[in-house]
Amino acid sequence: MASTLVVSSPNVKYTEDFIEASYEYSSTTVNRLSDGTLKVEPQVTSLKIQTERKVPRLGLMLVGWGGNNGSTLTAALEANRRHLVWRTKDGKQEANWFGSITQSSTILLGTDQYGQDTYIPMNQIIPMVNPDDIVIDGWDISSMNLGDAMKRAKVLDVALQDQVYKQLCLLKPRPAIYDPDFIAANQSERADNVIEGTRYEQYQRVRQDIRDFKHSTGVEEVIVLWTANTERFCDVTQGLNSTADELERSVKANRSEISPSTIFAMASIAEGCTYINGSPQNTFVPGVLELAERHGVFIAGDDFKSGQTKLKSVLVDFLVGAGIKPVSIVSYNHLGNNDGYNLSAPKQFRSKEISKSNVVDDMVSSNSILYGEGEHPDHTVVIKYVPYVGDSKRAMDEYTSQIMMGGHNTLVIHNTCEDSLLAAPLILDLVILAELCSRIKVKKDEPNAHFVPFRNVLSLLSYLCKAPLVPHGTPVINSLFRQRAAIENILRACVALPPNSHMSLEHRFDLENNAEPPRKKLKATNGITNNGTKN
Ligand SMILES: NC(=O)c1ccc[n+]([C@@H]2O[C@H](COP(=O)([O-])OP(=O)(O)OC[C@H]3O[C@@H](n4cnc5c(N)ncnc54)[C@H](O)[C@@H]3O)[C@@H](O)[C@H]2O)c1
Ligand SMILES: O=P([O-])([O-])O[C@@H]1[C@@H](O)[C@H](O)[C@@H](O)[C@H](O)[C@@H]1O
Repeated sequence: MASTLVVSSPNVKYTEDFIEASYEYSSTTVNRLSDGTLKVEPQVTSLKIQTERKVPRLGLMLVGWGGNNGSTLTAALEANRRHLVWRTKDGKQEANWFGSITQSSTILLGTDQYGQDTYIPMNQIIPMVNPDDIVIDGWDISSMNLGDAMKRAKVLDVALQDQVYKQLCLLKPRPAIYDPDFIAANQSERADNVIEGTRYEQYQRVRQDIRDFKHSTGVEEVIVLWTANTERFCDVTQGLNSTADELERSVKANRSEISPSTIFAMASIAEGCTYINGSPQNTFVPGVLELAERHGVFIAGDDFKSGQTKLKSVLVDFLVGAGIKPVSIVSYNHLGNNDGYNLSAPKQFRSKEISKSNVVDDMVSSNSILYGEGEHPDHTVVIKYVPYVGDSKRAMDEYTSQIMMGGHNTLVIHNTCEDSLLAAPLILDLVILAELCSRIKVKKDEPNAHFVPFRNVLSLLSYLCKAPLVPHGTPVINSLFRQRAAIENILRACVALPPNSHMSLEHRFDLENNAEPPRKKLKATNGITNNGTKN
């Protein structure tokens, strides 16, 4: 989608192919000295940021396409593309992308001539893929076509389903890699659409599928995204998957501990396709990380941050930032969709429990006034499968915090939602932002400096993930505000706009008034008199 914003500045140039920005990047380095003092040094680095303006024709291949998320996203793409309207008991409903930050959120640009804040849609600051132009395909161990899969999911209004059913029935998932050792045994009843053969033969078939998709549709870029069932964690051991070479040898040797999701990731990387993991399992074993690095391919994940955990990464940030000490966090939910059915198995639940539990770590460790070394809140995650409620997840959270003088504050939250209507827009954002990152390059404004791409682990997508995958040695940030600010300010930097500091000094000081301020008459004071009144 062409952006409509044009920044008027000597620091940004719009050529036919690029937006070229000169940007002063400010940061602060801190050195903790041996005596415990902190040596703080503000840094300013002059950068050049180059964004390709041409948006490619984008293909999206979903692993688990026929699931609740995959079928809901596919229906939503069709409904938005056709601007569908349908009747509900509350009146007319129009197709929309609520829950997508690229489609339904705005960015604060600045202050207009009347002193009012001015916002623009996030997708208008620099060119992004238009969802209407995305070509979708994918794999599923269930052969059900997307129209019937949408019905099976029971997520969308029937009046909407009826308007897209015919088109979605034409979409059939490609056979997928099925290994009953990695997902719950209860999923076997769906598995009628699998790629037979060894792991290496499955790997080659997935690569061929990607090439077929590219060739048959003419898409210029393909992103592969896992929205299939949560797998158990796989072992990570020397000789199996701790390096790229080990991993490739293990697949050729048909080693059973190589998971379907890791094979999909390997095939995507080998075909030069960004791979995104929307589930909590450890797809990105060290061998995959090395392969992605070797091929210069983006990877991102893990586990969509859609509801209970997203709220947690806001609430705990607010509490700790307010100097209030969360001491007990209990997150319970029940749901009745197939995801919940798969998660009713202990090993698959454990994968999810891990990704839902680590989300408070960075916020807790940010405040040593509240938390001593190694101290953290009690934190429990419970997920129960209750078929009747289907995709309508019921989440109940209790946050107990210490406030001053031994007081306590307890927040109890009840949150009901169609889980897939929270996740589908996140899938869209993951794909659109990942594609955008592929068109942004940065270099230092120095002679002989070269433009470099984002590192291949796309930590910028952490806003959309429960368990952010970050480049080795860099911090894991779960605070939703910090994650969103990173996206917003990088988009601003691409058009040479400074980060939003919200300092608003122009509103807090009359900087245009150069008149000598009136001298304050000093009052003789002797403090508080004995009857407590000030004189
Ligand atoms: N709000 C959310 O819905 C949400 C949030 C965070 C994470 N997730 C994760 O997203 C994933 C999908 O969620 P869902 O609600 O769509 O689940 P779902 O069970 O409805 O869909 C998963 C699909 O994957 C298919 N599948 C299973 N193994 C496969 C394989 N090896 N290859 C290809 N297809 C395979 C299944 O047949 C099914 O159609 C789950 O892992 C879930 O934990 C969902
Ligand atoms: O995103 P979130 O609401 O914290 O977490 C959700 C869990 O609460 C839910 O039980 C599970 O089925 C979804 O896959 C998702 O992971």
